[in-house]
Formats: sequence, C-alpha cells, structure tokens
Amino acid sequence: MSLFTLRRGNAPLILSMPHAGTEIPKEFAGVFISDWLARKDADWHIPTLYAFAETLDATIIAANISRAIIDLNRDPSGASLYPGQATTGLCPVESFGGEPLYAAIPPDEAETARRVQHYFRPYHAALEDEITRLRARHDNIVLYDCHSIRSQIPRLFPDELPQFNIGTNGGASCAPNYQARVEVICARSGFSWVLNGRFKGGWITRHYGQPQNGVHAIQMELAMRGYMDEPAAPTPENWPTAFNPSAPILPVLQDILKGLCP
Ligand SMILES: N=CN[C@@H](CCC(=O)O)C(=O)O
Repeated sequence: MSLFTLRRGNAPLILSMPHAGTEIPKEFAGVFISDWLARKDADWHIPTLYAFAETLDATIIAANISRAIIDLNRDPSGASLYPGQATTGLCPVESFGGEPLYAAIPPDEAETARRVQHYFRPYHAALEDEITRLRARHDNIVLYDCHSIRSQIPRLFPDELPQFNIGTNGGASCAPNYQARVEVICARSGFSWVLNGRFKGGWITRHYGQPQNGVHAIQMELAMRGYMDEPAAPTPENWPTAFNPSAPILPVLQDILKGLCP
C-alpha cells in the first residue's frame, strides 16, 4: 500500500491533500470501533474535486492513509492546533463529533512515535522535496492545503460553516498579495466565505508557510455541501455521499488556483 500519491508538475503551485486518505492498513484490523467511523471525517472526494489542477501543471500530493491512523496536518510533537478549543489530535482518539474511535486501548507514546516514523514522515519528506525542487525553479511558490469538512459540526463550530474558509495563520503564512487574490475571488463568487475564521490553517500551513523564503501557504477548508450532499446525521448507510460532478463551487476553485498560479 503506498502511503500517498504524488503528481509532479512544474508550475509554482503545490496542492497538498493530507486528509484525502481512506485506507486503513491491515495492521489496524479490529483496532477501531469500526472502519466506517475511522474514515468518517476524511476530506471526501478532494482529489476528484481538484483533478483539474493537473491542467495547470500543479504538483499534487494526496494521502492514501486515513487520518485516523495519524493526522498529517498536526504538529508531530503532539502540540494542539487550537489549545483550549475542541479539535482532534495527532493520533485522534475521537471523531470531530466526539465519538470514541478505538475499540480498545488508544495509542500510547511509543505507538504514536512509531506512527510518526512510519506514516507521517514519508508524506512530509516528499512534500519537502517538492518544495525544494520547485523553489529551485521559481522565486515564489504557493502551497495550497486542500481540506473539506461537513457544514455542521456543533462540537467544533456553533453555526453552519461558510462555504470557503481561507486560512493563512492570521496572515503569517503567505505574502499579502496571495491572500488578497483568494479573498477577491471568494468575495465575488456569491458564496459565503471567511478569512482566518474558525479554521486558520493547520500545521502544514503554519510550518511550511515562509513567505520570507518564497513559500506561500494557504489552507482552504471547504464546507462539503459545495460538492456533495450532506445528510443531517451521517450513518454507515448514508455516508459518504457521491461526488457531484456539477459542483457549483468548481468554477470558483478553478479561478482561485489560476489566480495563485498566473
Ligand atoms: N478537514 C480538515 N480540517 C483541518 C482543519 C485545520 C484547522 O483546524 O485549521 C484539520 O482538521 O486539519
């Protein structure tokens, strides 16, 4: 089983999809209460939604392994993304909604360290290599971290999430003009949007976003209603729903990536 899928391009644009994975390696058979629960919070259909980025010659790296094994968008030290707020951790022990994931004992320190070595490091080594490769060709590159989440998860946010949630770590992860390009397109799209609202950018955005070194990172958290139906209460019978190939947000995403990759 390959841990991630990599498409190398030559444009100054990398798409990272750390939560695209839905595979549960055999060694985790019986570890979770159910594999459906372990996969429930995946960023469903994200590689399909952004497949058009190949025509821009973007580099695309997408995880194949479920975030329940290890979360590629968390600090490998284990530090919380949002101290004091509800969130999920490096080796999450519960779903976004707070349901316990493990049938028996959750991972201890040694098991977490093993997963970091075996499942976390390879994705980040590949991502770092791609950043280095493209920076050698371009003075400035964009790392666009692709995410999506169900529109309503009361444990994480009280109201329905805006359609487009742009995260730049409070403006620290990219130069102002990159952030502005995305803001302008979202503002004229007619969809709801917010900059550095509930989702400010996870560890990938915060860690790799170094505008002073020509690496501009932006996280885009999409509300899933923009490209798939969302049942009021997901169950194994009704979730995940299919990808909507006529997703109304698709032209907006195309404009955003073209704007970041002129
Ligand atoms: N769909 C995933 N969402 C991201 C959000 C990161 C953030 O909290 O800003 C995640 O959990 O990593």
